[in-house]
Amino acid sequence: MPPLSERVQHALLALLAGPPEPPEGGENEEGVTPLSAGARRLPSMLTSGLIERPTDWVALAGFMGTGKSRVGWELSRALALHFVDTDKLITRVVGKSIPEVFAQEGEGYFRACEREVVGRVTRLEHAVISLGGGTFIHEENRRQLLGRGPVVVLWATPETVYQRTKHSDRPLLRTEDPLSRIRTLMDERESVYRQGTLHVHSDGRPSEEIVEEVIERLWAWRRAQDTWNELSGPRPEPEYDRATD
Ligand SMILES: Nc1ncnc2c1ncn2[C@@H]1O[C@H](COP(=O)(O)OP(=O)(O)O)[C@@H](O)[C@H]1O
Ligand SMILES: O=C(O)C1=C[C@@H](OP(=O)(O)O)[C@@H](O)[C@H](O)C1
Ligand SMILES: [Mg+2]
Repeated sequence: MPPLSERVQHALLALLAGPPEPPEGGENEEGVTPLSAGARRLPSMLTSGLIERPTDWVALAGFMGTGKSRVGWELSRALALHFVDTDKLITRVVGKSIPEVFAQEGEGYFRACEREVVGRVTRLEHAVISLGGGTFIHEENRRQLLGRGPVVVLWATPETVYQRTKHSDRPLLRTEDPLSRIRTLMDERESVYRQGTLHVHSDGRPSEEIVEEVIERLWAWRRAQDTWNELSGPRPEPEYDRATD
């Protein structure tokens, strides 16, 4: 079998070549935007320069159930950017669902896949990246992501997370008392999530409103970056290798 890095690259190319796919769930669900007819088409203005965006690359981090996959998809439609959900990419690479990867290959293997995927998606241009809840926790992933562009962290209370995840299969929440597990894990991770670039709350708000806030906050972030660049003169090139697409 080819090495993991090659399989990741292959799966990413296949994902980007196909029609953009919304995350599962969300259809007719309260709080999430129904899909419009054109939502699966990636607008041709992707690289045309006609669309003004606050950023050409952005990642979404945060705890399970905060809405990264759903909001990331909607944000990618709003900004006319590619959409990559790292969990979905891993399921393509391994050929198994996330619960199967955890059960059959182990969490260590899943985290190794995440690291490969982060190495790849940080070289992409024109993309919204929805991370898994644990991706940003690993220090090297975090360093690469924050070095590439803004990382928006979504937040929700343990109760909201519980409500949004109770009918799905999150391997880390397969316990007798998922709400306690959510509380403990969230406490452990909170200080790390705080290291993101921007922070947006998702409790009790429809996904559309969250997307609007993310875009507004990204514009404010962009203006601050521009001002900083004007004041401090030219800055060295970022250290990642830009993919030539
Ligand atoms: N703002 C929201 N309001 C209500 N439900 C939401 C909202 N955002 C996401 N959801 C739903 O909650 C569930 C978890 O969302 P998801 O995007 O998978 O979260 P994550 O990727 O952070 O784990 C999905 O069923 C999704 O449709
Ligand atoms: O928090 C975590 O460690 C995980 C979050 C999940 O993604 P979502 O945050 O999209 O549910 C998925 O990557 C895996 O089950 C592990
Ligand atoms: Mg997700």
